[in-house]
Amino acid sequence: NSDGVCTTADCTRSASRLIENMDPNVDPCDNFYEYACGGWLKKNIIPETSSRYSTFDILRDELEVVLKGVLERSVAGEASALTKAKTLYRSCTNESQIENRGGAPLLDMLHDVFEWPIATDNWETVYGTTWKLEDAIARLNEKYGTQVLVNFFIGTDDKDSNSHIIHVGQTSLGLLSRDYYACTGPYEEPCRAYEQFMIDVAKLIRTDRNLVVNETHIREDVARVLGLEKEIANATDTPEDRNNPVLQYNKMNLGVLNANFSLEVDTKALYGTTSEAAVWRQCAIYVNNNMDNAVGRLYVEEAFSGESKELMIAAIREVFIDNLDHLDWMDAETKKAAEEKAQAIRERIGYSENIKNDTYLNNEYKDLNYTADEYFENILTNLEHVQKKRLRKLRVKCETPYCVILRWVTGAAIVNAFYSSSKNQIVFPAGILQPPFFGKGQTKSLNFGGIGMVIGHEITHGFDDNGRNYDKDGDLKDWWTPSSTQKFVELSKCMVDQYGSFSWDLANGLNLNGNNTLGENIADNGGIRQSYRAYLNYVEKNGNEPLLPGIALNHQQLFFLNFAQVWCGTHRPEHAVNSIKVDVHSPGKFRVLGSLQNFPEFAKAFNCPKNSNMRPEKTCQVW
Ligand SMILES: CC(=O)N[C@@H](CC(=O)O)C(=O)NC[C@H](CC1(C(=O)N[C@@H](Cc2ccc(O)cc2)C(=O)O)CCCC1)C(=O)O
Ligand SMILES: [Zn+2]
Repeated sequence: NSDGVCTTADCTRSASRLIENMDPNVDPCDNFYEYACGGWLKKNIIPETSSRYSTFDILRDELEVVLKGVLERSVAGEASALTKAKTLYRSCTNESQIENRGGAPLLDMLHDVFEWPIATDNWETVYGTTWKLEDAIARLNEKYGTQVLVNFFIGTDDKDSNSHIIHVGQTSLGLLSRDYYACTGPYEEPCRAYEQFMIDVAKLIRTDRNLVVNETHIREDVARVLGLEKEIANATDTPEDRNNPVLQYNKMNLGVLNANFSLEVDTKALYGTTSEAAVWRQCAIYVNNNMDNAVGRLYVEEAFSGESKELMIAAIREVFIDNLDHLDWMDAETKKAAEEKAQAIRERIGYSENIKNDTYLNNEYKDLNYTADEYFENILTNLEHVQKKRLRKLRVKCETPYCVILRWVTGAAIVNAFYSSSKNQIVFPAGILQPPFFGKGQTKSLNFGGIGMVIGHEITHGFDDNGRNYDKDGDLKDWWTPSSTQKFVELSKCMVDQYGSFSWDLANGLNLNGNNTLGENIADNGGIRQSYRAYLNYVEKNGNEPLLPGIALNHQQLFFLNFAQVWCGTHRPEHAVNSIKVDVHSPGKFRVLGSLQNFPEFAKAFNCPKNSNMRPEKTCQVW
């Protein structure tokens, strides 16, 4: 309106959200995270059902409410795929039927996986004489999609991204990461709970089978199981080694594989939660994970406005490419290859058109049939179906049209975004294309601070310590000159030290792992710089935007405020202790502090004095 203030409903909604979440009494140049999220942290507590709680989690909770609505609604004449999703959902929420059936379905299944010695009698005589590890591993893998001892799956050949090969690697363990098997300090309680969990399940099954329950024997057997798992954990790679795709690439043919590697394996404790999420939530998530295109269709029709197809990707890609000229550490030859790779990045926004096509959708689920009163069997159906689909990929050539365009790495009802190094592709599912990330009615400063930064983050993944090993076609080919590689490593080291010096109070004061989080930190820093530059370009071209009501900040400042509020959140200590080990992302607080301390434009926007906490002497920059 006349005095340059936007008073539309969307502007009013954005303004009130920003005001509610911030704490204006904090000096933005001292701690911008507290300034941006202080209000949020005072008003939000972590629900008993969650181990962490943040802006992202709230959006995911809201999305689950939408899924509940569409999965409970019967629609005459709908595509069969949609009816199947609703049947699966109903079988999952049918608690009384599940209760009535008790452990019977599980008892019937155990025979198929050669039984569990602790939960049966005379296993040695019935199974022991013929039992072979390879048979157990193969059966659990191909029929139950469970990786035991050895994780093999079909995936693209890193050095020929158009073909599929069998990947053989280490499995995930029963506990959340190899560090837990020390069973000391913060890991003592999780270990005890894990052991107790195995004991309880063994007792339950033996009781259901009217077998004698000798707790001492069970405890001894379970102790041996945990002992074996400890040995397996010690044999696994550390996260650092796993993050290096060149180290991980050891292709060999089956003959060599057989010759060299013949196979002669309380809930609070883990996540800090004290109660499980509501059954309908667990079921909505389960159905979404197992029928992502059917659920994606329901979600998109119900809640996705769709006009965000013309996202700011072109503008941010252009900034990334223009920025290459200003990098004095990269030589011309490597810059040229980087530009080609950036130009080649494919983008997928919202959802795949295919999910709108009933024939396509029904065909995807044609072999899947569920019954409304046999949830356990429905799960086994899914496990077998998914595994067969995965293994079948081996013989499918991954020609460009199929591999890249049709197969998305994710469903639409997902609040997240992705970069695929083997496809050199960025994906923004419908679930993330909503406020605070993006809204047609939001000012561009908020959109660039939200989804703009995410776009830059995903693009920069193609050039972080992991993604940079792949060329524009997604093949593991070195396109760097040795001198540019050396410079990249030096500049990255600055961030390894910077983020590695952050101590996280929620994780007993442990310091972040600057190596494990390097890729994400490079992506965050690149994303914020590119999206800010893109916003300034936008303003140069289109003029200043009207301000927001009730908040005395200009749009450069609002850009940073909205970026920071995306990362408002907090963790339970149990979760913090886990995520600091296994999450490749830094905790939200440090994603904000670390990237803005490295960005002089932030200090300029808030007139931060030299050497204030948000304007340190030493800064890091890669892209
Ligand atoms: C193939 C794959 O899966 N790649 C892994 C990374 C890897 O394994 O290499 C991965 O996560 N990729 C997604 C992720 C997306 C973004 C992110 O940060 N997403 C948070 C969201 C969150 C945060 C707090 C919270 O409480 C709940 C959710 C997250 O997913 O944690 C979205 C904004 C920018 C980056 C990215 O691009 O890094
Ligand atoms: Zn990332």
